Amino acid sequence: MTSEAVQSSLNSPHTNAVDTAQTLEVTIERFADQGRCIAHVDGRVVFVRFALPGERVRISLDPGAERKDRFWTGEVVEVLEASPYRVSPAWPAAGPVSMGGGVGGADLVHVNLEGQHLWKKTLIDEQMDRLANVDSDVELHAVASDEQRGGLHWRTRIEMVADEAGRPSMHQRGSHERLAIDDMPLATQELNGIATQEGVWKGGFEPNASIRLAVPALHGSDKREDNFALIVNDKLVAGRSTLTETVPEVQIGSTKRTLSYSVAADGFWQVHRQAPSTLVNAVLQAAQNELTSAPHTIWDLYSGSGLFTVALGLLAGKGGNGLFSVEGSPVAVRSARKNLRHAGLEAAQARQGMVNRALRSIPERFLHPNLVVLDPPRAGAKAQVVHQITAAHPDVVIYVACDPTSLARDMTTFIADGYDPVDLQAYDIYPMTHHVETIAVFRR
Ligand SMILES: C[S@@+](CC[C@H](N)C(=O)[O-])C[C@H]1O[C@@H](n2cnc3c(N)ncnc32)[C@H](O)[C@@H]1O
Repeated sequence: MTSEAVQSSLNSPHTNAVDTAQTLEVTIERFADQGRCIAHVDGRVVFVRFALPGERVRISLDPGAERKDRFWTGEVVEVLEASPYRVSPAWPAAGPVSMGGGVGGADLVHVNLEGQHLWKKTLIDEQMDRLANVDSDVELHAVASDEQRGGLHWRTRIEMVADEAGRPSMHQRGSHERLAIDDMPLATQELNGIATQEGVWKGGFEPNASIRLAVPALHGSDKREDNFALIVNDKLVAGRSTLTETVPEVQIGSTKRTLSYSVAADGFWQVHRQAPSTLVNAVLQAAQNELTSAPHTIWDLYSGSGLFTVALGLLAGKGGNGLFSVEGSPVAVRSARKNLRHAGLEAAQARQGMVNRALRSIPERFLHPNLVVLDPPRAGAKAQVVHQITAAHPDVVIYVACDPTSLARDMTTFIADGYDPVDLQAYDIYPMTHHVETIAVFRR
């Protein structure tokens, strides 16, 4: 039956509800956001999970679809004509529900890495064009060794929930069920090893307990010892509460350095084992490429535990004089201050507070930055903060974004305030998922 024929039988004149027990055969047209692709049924958009453009697939619509809806959502149940980018999921539990999957966290698990990169690049370029009116041809950089690991084994942090039987589990999409798991293919082998060592996969947790495990990647001569944290219901049960994170091969001017950070086990840290060095080097490189004089006054906004702050301070020299960071989380700011002291950057000021408020009372010596770096959460910085930044007239702004849509929206504000986007690079630090990191550089 074609989608049109099925559709007319779905559209019962007596009820608004759509019979979602029936499946539909559709052609997938293009990539969309959140790991979904677009098809049409009877003129209506359907966002389809586990699909790829050009494919002919059979889908089931998500329960609750109604004829009055502007769009529907659904999931592939059978692939009739496959895209060359399709692979069978390396982590079946994260695949389609009808194929034994349903846990979240890897919505591109049906796509090879080349197809994942194409998907992310396409969406970034489309968002820049559609929302910021910028003609973009972003370069997407893969992290070295992800290819070798097939896009798996990159997470240094995982979160799970205990099921009714006390086993680690993840929620199944579209149901109240949880699927027990005894391995996490996206996590590093070291993390899975510590989980086994600590008996995590054996279960025995209180039902519904939250389970978090953070295991820093080891580099060079690092030793594991107890450098990990198992946190259950927000309480440390094994390992330690302050972790040491090593960031190797950071290019500061003409020297490569290994940086060491103290990070609260329950605080923010980039999740991919190579994200810290990849992003720090990208930010430092952009700063050196774009600044016409040495950085003298630098703001690092949404600075977390000081990942960029320390590296930028070392690049600028002068013991951190001229370095001003802002971060909302008190725990992260404590780590940042420790990291700045440890790096000999005592003259820096790491302010705790909301960025929009902190920028209303900037100490005199930081009033005229020539460089601003910002790494806001998914929602972006928003217009007020962008105006506060541009009002300080920095020569260069480096915007690290985990959501290209928010970046594109903030880009319109930067452009309206007289800042040109001069470089855009993307980094695939979240393989197997639709997430991607984008770094935009603006110049006045
Ligand atoms: C994407 S993280 C970046 C952290 C850091 N740059 C790094 O790479 O490790 C965003 C940070 O912004 C902080 N944050 C979120 N909203 C904030 C706000 N309105 N004001 C200050 N900090 C905020 C979060 O606590 C988090 O540490």
